[in-house]
Amino acid sequence: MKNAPLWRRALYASRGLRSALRNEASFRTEIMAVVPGLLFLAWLQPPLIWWALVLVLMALILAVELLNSAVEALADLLEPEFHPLIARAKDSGAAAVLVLSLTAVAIAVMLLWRHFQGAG
Ligand SMILES: Nc1ncnc2c1ncn2[C@@H]1O[C@H](COP(=O)(O)OP(=O)(O)OP(=O)(O)O)[C@@H](O)[C@H]1O
Repeated sequence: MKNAPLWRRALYASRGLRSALRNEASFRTEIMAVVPGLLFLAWLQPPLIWWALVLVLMALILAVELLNSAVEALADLLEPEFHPLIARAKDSGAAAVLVLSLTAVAIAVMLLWRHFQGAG
């Protein structure tokens, strides 16, 4: 339904989250990676700006994974057989998640570096 009330749109969104948790192994893995990520931050106790940076990055990874799942679902509906353009679409979605994940690793290394250097 177009322009549904806020509560109904929130319902649709929560359905999207439940569907991703049920059907997408990558999304479940990323959700599980959030817990050690937050424990890592709690251990390092960095300034607030680092918390904000890591939280934004975590949210970005999850959001891009959800969009990637949407692209995959549409691609599967459009062309269940092998097609090079579907391969390109799905590979590009996966690459978007990879770029963010590599950035998360780089930020974790920078945080550790800062911790052992004892500087902000
Ligand atoms: N219909 C298709 N045509 C061509 N290549 C495809 C097709 N379906 C899948 N592929 C290839 O297989 C790869 C994995 O596709 P799949 O749909 O299994 O994604 P996935 O493993 O669920 O990805 P993610 O882990 O990001 O959710 C794609 O990146 C693509 O290279």
